[in-house]
Amino acid sequence: MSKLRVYELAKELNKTNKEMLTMLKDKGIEVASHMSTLSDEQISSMKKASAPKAAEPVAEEAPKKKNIVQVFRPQNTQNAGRQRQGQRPQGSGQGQRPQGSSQGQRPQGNNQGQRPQGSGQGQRPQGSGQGQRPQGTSQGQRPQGGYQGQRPQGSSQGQRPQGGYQGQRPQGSGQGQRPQGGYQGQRPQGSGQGQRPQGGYQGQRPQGSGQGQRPQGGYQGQRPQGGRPGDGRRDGYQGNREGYRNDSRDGRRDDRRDGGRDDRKKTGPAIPAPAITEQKPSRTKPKDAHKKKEYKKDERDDRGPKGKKGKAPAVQAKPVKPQPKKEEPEEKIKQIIIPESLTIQELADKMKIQPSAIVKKLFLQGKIVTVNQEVDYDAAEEIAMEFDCLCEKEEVIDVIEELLKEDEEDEKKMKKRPPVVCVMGHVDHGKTSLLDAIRDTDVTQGEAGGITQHIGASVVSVNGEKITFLDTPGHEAFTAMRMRGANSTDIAILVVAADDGVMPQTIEAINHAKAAGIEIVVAINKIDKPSANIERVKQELTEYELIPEDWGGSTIFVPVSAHTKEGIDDLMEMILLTAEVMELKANPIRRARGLVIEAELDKGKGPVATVLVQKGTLRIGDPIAAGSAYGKVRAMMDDRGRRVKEAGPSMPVEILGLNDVPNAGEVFVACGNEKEARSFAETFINQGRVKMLEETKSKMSLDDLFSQIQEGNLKELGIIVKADVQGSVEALKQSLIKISNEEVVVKIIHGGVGAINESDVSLAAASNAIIIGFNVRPDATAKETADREGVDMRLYRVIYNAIEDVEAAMKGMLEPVFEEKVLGHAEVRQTFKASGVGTIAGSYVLDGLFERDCTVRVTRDGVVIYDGKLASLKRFKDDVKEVKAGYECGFVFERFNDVKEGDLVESFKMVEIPR
Ligand SMILES: Nc1nc2c(ncn2[C@@H]2O[C@H](COP(=O)(O)OP(=O)(O)OP(=O)(O)O)[C@@H](O)[C@H]2O)c(=O)[nH]1
Repeated sequence: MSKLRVYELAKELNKTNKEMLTMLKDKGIEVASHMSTLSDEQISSMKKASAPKAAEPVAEEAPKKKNIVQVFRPQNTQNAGRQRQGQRPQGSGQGQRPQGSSQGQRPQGNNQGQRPQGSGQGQRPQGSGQGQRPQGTSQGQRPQGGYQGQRPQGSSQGQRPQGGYQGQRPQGSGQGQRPQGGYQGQRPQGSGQGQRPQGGYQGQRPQGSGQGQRPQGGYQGQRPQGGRPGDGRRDGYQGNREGYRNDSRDGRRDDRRDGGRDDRKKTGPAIPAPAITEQKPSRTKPKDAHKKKEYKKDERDDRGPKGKKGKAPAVQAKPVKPQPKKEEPEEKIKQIIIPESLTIQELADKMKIQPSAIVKKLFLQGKIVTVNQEVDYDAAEEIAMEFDCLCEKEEVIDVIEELLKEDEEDEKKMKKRPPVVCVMGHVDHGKTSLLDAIRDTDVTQGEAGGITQHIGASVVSVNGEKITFLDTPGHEAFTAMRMRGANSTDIAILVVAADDGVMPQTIEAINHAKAAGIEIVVAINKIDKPSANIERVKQELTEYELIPEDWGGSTIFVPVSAHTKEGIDDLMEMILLTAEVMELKANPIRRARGLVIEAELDKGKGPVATVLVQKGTLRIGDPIAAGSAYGKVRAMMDDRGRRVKEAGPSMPVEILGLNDVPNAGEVFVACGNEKEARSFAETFINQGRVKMLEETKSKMSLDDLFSQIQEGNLKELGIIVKADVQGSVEALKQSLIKISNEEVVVKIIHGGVGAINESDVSLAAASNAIIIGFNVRPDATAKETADREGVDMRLYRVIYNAIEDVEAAMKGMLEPVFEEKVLGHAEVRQTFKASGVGTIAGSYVLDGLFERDCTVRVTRDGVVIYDGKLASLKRFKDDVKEVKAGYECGFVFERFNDVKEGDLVESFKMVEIPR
């Protein structure tokens, strides 16, 4: 059961904190402060003590206007516009119906209804969008999600950082085909819901459980009904705020808005316990239900008049007693909405306090911060708590996500479409060979470094049915693309070499496929090899929940040989079978939409993009937008280079006519006209800029930031990446960024397709960056400028090497770690004075050795009397390089002559410890 804090109960009962504390004391309940929590028994005992008047008004008005309650919902503020779209201008009823009407009952927005706190969701337009969207976009549209629901692997969804998938969601091809639509979990918006334990969606998604883990969820729970509600009221009640504030819960909100004014005036005894109601959403006991009703009634009472702009008699307005403002300053619990990261100054502004107050407080806790220091949400929340301020994360609306949102498709228009398949697996397990065997072509030759460099796609016909294969690259460097490949795909063939078994990238591939909710068909390759061990592979894969059907599992395993072609037919058959079970469908009669698989700049043709149509039909002349590029389809080629006039669902085509090279993985959409396409692309460009700015902003926790700054060792390695195709640019970028470590941050300051030109070099010179060219060369001027400016420009044909080199360079950049290595010891047996030289210490090397340039330490009776360089090392009269144990020698120390017989000399060297 939820607990209340003293101040909350005080508000609820219209007491000042002081009064409440006194009452508690009288009752013998020990509390430390107004922030202390009370148990249920304590709460009810206190309520009883102050109840009599509160009870009456409650009982009568209960059933009336539930919808007023919704005004509490925070979304109303932030999403006001959105909510309106969603049929309910005031977001009626949403937050407050604890009974929460299950979704089924109220398709338009029931989600919200389920969340009694009314906080979170509403604020997030996206989150709420699910419930609100009349189209019911939410579930049905996202195929992967839905799909997952059916599959055991689906569970992984819950664990995934939903945010990460934002970009990918749009691909959600074949939307609406899978009504379960568990995919929500993957979407950022979905996540919003997940945070709220009560979220109606959870019930629908078995996997969704993971989401409950998110911290905000818990946080919301603690939050007293909070100011959020006040927001809602703002919509409808602004004019009446004064009276409104009488409602204790609003007080906080009002505080915030009014700059901490003390609004918490007593409303009189008539207000029962609003706070309780909101805080105990899960209560089912009749008693509580009753309370809730009471509360609502009161809410209605309170707001009724105001909400209706003063029409009804304001029952409660009368008992308002002007309260001496100074009495309860401690009572103010502010509520603020803050972004993912902000500066101390900004945080202070939000809390309406002086930034110095934060600095001081943190200083007293031993943390030194400056006002301009950026802190992340968690740190900010912690700080805010210190000032009795509750935080809520600002919801970032993904404009692109919104732009790509689609209505659900009409089931009747859906037609069967070919499956889209990708091949994944560890390096050299035979992905390319298998694809070649399938396509009966030979792509393996001519590849640099054995890495599949270019993403392409092809269509294979098997028994009159088509299968679309995407060439997904195999090396780790292509993780990013593989992810995209995974999302554009229905089925992944996991290639595992029968002689090698499960390897790191096999596991990685499994994880990616599972995360994206893709069906996995295992191809155990190289069975022609004598060392092949099919059973071992099966055994190893069981660890990753890939259990063969003959072992009682549900994963299809097909032993194949790319060399002898054995099993290839079986594999194709299994893919078709899997596809059939998946009932892959798409509506071919609509504007096309799909994914950019690969794009490059062709000297003659201009930007060329290989796209996979996922829905609808793409035709020559169609205006399209793909990420930041747009144009009109001028020409289309199929996978065999034949010109085609149109491309339907699951068909890959190369298109000409875009004004720019779009990024691989980007969604393309056919638009009504070119103007529409252009504005679409512009939105992407703008959003991309915003994102880039956000990404470059370093996000460190307060602690990290502090220690980093203190040590002053935060370094940055700027890199400019140029490659022949966009896919390689992306792959390199991803891999390079990953090399970042605690001391050196790799920052890709620019990436692009094409030769390294002068502007790249000048950018590198200006930002002290290096240039990495992959399969490209610098043009003449660029080379000249680079030589002149001393810009480091490196050219590669294999991605591995580029990454390796950068890694090495970074090691050089890291602060070297030195360790003292003792070389040997010697004893001074006799000393001589030589004019112009100083004292020569005739010594005997006891152990180890002495080198000419070594450092020495002279100790006398255990005390170090000299620590420094050896000026000379001689044997007899000659300078020598080194003297070993058992030999006599003469030392002269740099600027030290006070050496005596019997002194011990230790030689040592500082050696760099490799990282
Ligand atoms: N004996 C045998 N060798 C195979 C088979 N399939 C692939 N190979 C060999 O295994 C090696 C790697 O094959 P690839 O197809 O290049 O492997 P890959 O997984 O695409 O490799 P990357 O693109 O580097 O990730 C090549 O030497 C192939 O000839 C097979 O079925 N039997």
